[in-house]
Order: sequence, then structure tokens, then C-alpha cells
Amino acid sequence: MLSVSNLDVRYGQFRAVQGVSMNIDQGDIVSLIGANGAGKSTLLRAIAGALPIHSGRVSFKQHDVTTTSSSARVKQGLSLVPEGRRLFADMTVEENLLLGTTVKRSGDWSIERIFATFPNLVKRRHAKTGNLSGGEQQATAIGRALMSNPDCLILDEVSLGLSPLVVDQVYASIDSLKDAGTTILLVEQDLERAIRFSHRAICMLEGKIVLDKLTSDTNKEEITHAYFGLQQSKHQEASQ
Ligand SMILES: Nc1ncnc2c1ncn2[C@@H]1O[C@H](COP(=O)(O)OP(=O)(O)OP(=O)(O)O)[C@@H](O)[C@H]1O
Repeated sequence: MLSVSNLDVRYGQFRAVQGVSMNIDQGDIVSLIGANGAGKSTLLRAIAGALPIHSGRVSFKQHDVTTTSSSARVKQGLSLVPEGRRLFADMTVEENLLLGTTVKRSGDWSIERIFATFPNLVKRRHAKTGNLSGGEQQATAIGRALMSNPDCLILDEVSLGLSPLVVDQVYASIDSLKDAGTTILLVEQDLERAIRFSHRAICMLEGKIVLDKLTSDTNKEEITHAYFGLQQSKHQEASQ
């Protein structure tokens, strides 16, 4: 479904993403993990075409999309919910959701299905999104991406700024996408939730992938080691 090879993304001279490669199959649920500044958002935005890459390749459904615009990638079924939600604050929930249909991809998602998936939005249908709670904004942002009927949904920090109860609700909604076979790549800082929710965990450290495993083959301790680069320091200690 999604293939990234040897991707480098730079801000000036700074290599925020370095030589990253990964393959994600159709229906995979993958959690991207890593400390602040590890390069997760940069990677996701580059995959979605929201950020230019320095070198490497991105393929989606076996088409090279490396130089394809972000809107063309959405048309092909690759949709990003960015960190910070980026809604149009003066527009209503419904109007924001309808923006997702402008790409005119066919599929099962409709306004009514979004409201059935995110029942907390029903009463807020005609409210301006600038006046919504964090959880309602997050649901609207995810709903807007779903309205484009994506084959692959990329979610950057779904839990950011939400209370644990609301995070549970958002995840329960995302969970229902698993059955529809949607491929999901998401950033999740809560390691236990990432292990529980996803098939695979990919951990980044300083722009590189340091762990890529099925969640059934790893555990919190191993991911924590990768997260802090502890294996690396042990290796360095041994070589000193
Ligand atoms: N616009 C930018 N200009 C320059 N450097 C940037 C820019 N955006 C990010 N960076 C730097 O690139 C690195 C990776 O940032 P990125 O936001 O991708 O990390 P992240 O893993 O998503 O972090 P967080 O969990 O805090 O969102 C960081 O060192 C960050 O300071």
C-alpha cells in the first residue's frame, strides 16, 4: 500500500529524517513512536506530500508519488490528519466535513456515517469548529479526512491535548475503521496503547528508524529502549 525508501527530509542543513525506509501493507495498523523532535511529523508530512523531500522515494499503491502534490495524493487515497488539526475555525463542523468531499473519491463515507462514528459531533453539527472542545475538533479533523474515502489514513498525534476519556472515545472510533480494511499509520506516544491498538510499532530516534516490529513480537521495554536509544549507548559503552 505504502512504501518509503531511503527518505531524507531536511530543514536547511538539518537532516530531520535520515534514510528512512518502510513498507506498509493494505490493512496494516502501524504506530509511529518517538521522542519530541525524533522526526515523526516531518516523516508523515513528507509521505503526504505536505513537505518537500531531499532524496528518496515514496510509493503509494505501487505508483511513485515522490513528486506528486499533496492534493493529488489525497485524490489517490492517501489522507493526512495533521498535528494541530488545522480546521477552518469560522466554518461549521458540517462545512469542514464537506471539504473532504472536494476530491470526489467514491466510497462508503458520508456525512451521516461520520456522525454515526463520532456521536459527540451530532449536537455540534452547525457549530463553528473554533468553538469546539479539543476532542470534538479532533473528531472533525479525522471525519474530514475520512470524507475523502482514503485507502490509507495518516494521523499525527491523535491524542494530543485530549483527556484520557476522550482519547478512548477517539480510538474507539478509529477502531471501527480496522474492519473496513483502511490502512492506518499514526503517531502514538502512549506505548501501551500503541502496542494494544496496532499490528506494528515503528520507533524513530533522531531522524532514523531504530525499531520496526510486529507488536506481537515486541514489548514496552524493548520499545522504551529504542525510544531512548539505550541499546545504542550500551553498544557505544561496549566499544569504548
Ligand atoms: N519548520 C522547521 N524548521 C526547522 N526545523 C524544524 C522544522 N520543523 C521541525 N524541525 C526540527 O526537525 C526535527 C524533527 O521535528 P518533528 O516535528 O518532525 O519531530 P516529532 O518527532 O514530530 O516531534 P513532536 O513529537 O515534538 O511533534 C526537530 O529537531 C525539529 O526541531
